[in-house]
Amino acid sequence: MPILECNQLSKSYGKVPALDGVSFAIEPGRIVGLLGPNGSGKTTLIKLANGLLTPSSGEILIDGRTPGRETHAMVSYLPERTAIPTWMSAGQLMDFYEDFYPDFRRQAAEEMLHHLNIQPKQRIKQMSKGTREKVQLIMVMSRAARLYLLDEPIGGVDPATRDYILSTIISNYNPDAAVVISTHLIADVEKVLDEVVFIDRGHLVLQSSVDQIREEKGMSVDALFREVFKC
Ligand SMILES: Nc1ncnc2c1ncn2[C@@H]1O[C@H](COP(=O)(O)OP(=O)(O)OP(=O)(O)O)[C@@H](O)[C@H]1O
Repeated sequence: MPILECNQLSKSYGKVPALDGVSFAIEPGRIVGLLGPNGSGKTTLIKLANGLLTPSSGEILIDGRTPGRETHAMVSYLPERTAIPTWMSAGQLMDFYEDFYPDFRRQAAEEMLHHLNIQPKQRIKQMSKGTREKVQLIMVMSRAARLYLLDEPIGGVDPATRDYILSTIISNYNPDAAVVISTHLIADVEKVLDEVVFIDRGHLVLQSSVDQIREEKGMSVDALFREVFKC
């Protein structure tokens, strides 16, 4: 069974259609790039998957279920804008995650913080924007979830660290889990992707494996994206 499935999913904000009849499925174990220009509906789709919004019509299912309490236990979500309590230190944030999420793997989080030279005693508010992003991503990826939904995870992270984050933090997860990454940094991210979903103005344009794009079109995902969405 797919871990995430959309059937004719539509969502409008008042009269503004954000998603219009989108259908696709994501199988467990896949790392999927959710890609599209600004305003194409990526954040809306991720919020629907989390039950923060409800569909106007159609459905979105997590492991066959409507998003709700049961699915929250299996989904780990990094929002586009997070409101973590900045007075906390990274260590206190780990305490918080440990209390809140039974699947939080503290040791994994501690190791990743250590590798990135982030001191557990440092307060979030004293950290740079990129460091805060790293801490949040580490917390989210340290849950033993079945589905990770990452909305623009590495925008503020310097390019040298992005590779470490992608190869270690995003790839180093339960192989049965799926990861959905919404990002504009396609060239950086595509090396870890198995699959891509392109959306444009609320419509699904393409779902393909990355290997297929490379073999059949002889292109990188970044090059294909630029061609499909050329202004
Ligand atoms: N709260 C809201 N009220 C009204 N319209 C909204 C709201 N949130 C999003 N929209 C509209 O829905 C559409 C999709 O927005 P969404 O944020 O899902 O796009 P996105 O692909 O995540 O964009 P970006 O890449 O810029 O983050 C846009 O036209 C946007 O203006």
